[in-house]
Amino acid sequence: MDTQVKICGLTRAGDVAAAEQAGANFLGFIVEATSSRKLTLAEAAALITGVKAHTVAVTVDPDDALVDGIKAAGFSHIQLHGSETLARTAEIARRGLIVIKAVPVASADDVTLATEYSGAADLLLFDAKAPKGDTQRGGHGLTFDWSILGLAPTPKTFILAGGLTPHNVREAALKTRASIVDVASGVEASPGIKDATLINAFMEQLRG
Ligand SMILES: O=C(O)c1ccccc1NCC(=O)[C@H](O)[C@H](O)COP(=O)(O)O
Repeated sequence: MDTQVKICGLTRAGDVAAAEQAGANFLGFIVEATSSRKLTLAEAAALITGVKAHTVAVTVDPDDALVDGIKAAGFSHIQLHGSETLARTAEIARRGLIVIKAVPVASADDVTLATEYSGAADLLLFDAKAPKGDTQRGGHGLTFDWSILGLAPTPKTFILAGGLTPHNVREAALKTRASIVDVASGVEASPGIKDATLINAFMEQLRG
């Protein structure tokens, strides 16, 4: 299976090395957001030095200064995990980063609405909705009903996120035909602290 992998919420150099060694294609770092995996931009920038995989700065409603700082720091991608409008998403894309727009999914309508972003963002990431009252916008380790993705047209290339683990990633990739799968909690010992054994198991289970 040639599904690509994004490992998200990295906070330590050793975990970055383990993810790269395991063959992850995208490495994600949470910057300037309400997150238990939060890094400053400077901390995240230090972690991507020498990294060959695509590097993704994950943000929530970033302002122009943060977007430009992310570009200057050398990230290839920016992930928008907030309430960015279509116009704002397009504006951010014009600032020169590859844009991933995250979309919380609970119904086919969410998928239909999300596809409106296809023209503005380079990639869509379908994730589970945050639990009510939780201010953290992602990384909850919750799955959503993958069959919803079959109820509305999805772009040919998209990222599947939300509660993926070594145990369910192969089934998820087969059922949704996602081009890229994204994991944070499922390869962690605790928020932001990855477990190399789980990272390797995730890759092995996906590859079958
Ligand atoms: O992971 C976070 O802490 C986070 C905080 C704020 C916005 C986004 C965040 N994560 C985004 C991701 O790409 C996660 O990998 C995705 O939500 C899946 O997480 P999980 O269900 O834990 O695998």
